Amino acid sequence: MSKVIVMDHPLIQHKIGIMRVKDTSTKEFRDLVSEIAMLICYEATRDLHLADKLIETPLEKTIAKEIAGKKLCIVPILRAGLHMADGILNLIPNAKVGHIGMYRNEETLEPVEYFCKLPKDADERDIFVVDPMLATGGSAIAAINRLKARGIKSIRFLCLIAAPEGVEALSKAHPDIDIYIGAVDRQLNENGYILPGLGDAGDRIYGTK
Ligand SMILES: O=P(O)(O)OC[C@H]1O[C@H](OP(=O)(O)OP(=O)(O)O)[C@H](O)[C@@H]1O
Ligand SMILES: O=c1cc[nH]c(=O)[nH]1
Ligand SMILES: [Mg+2]
Repeated sequence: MSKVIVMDHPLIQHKIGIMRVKDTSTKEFRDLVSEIAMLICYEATRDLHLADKLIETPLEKTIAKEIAGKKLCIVPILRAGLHMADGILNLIPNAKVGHIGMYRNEETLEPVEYFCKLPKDADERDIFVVDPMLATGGSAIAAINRLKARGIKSIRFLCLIAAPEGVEALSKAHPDIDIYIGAVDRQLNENGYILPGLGDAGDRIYGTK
């Protein structure tokens, strides 16, 4: 079964609270998406492997640590995932980035894929799929299906807000994927929106509504 890690860090909870407020500006909302993504990434990278490296400080030689093992690839689900990727790139500037374009059909809530571009060596990397919202789980499940069809095995999913329904669906469809979540909300409404949630993340990031 998936490991589900819900962030209890006060900074994350505080910042998510600001994002929920309907009058938070587009700019502030966008900045918060990338800041919170950075904080969640800090937790999601806790088990990265380290190797020893001989270095020279201004005073003497010593053994320092450097990140070793598989390289990372961030895969934002467009549109809303893009600003999470930007935040994570501040921490891991050498990560490669793949993109999966996906939108929900407003009536059926089924995901519709419209774009997919991944690095050639994606199957040799640890993949972080990022999307602020996990609602029904349909978009995340479809995106991860796509990655697995490319032979990719090491995948984590990072989101800011999840509905319990989405967490259950994703962990059932992909029990091998660990899920990192900023906050788990109460439920979905009849239109597939998360309650209390923050509205449509893509529209709030880009000011399209
Ligand atoms: O779990 P689900 O029920 O699939 O819903 C979550 C999806 O909905 C939102 O994207 P949206 O379709 O609004 O596209 P956008 O990012 O272009 O706004 C969100 O960013 C997720 O991708
Ligand atoms: O509450 C929701 C559900 C899906 N997508 C969003 O952006 N928000
Ligand atoms: Mg949207």
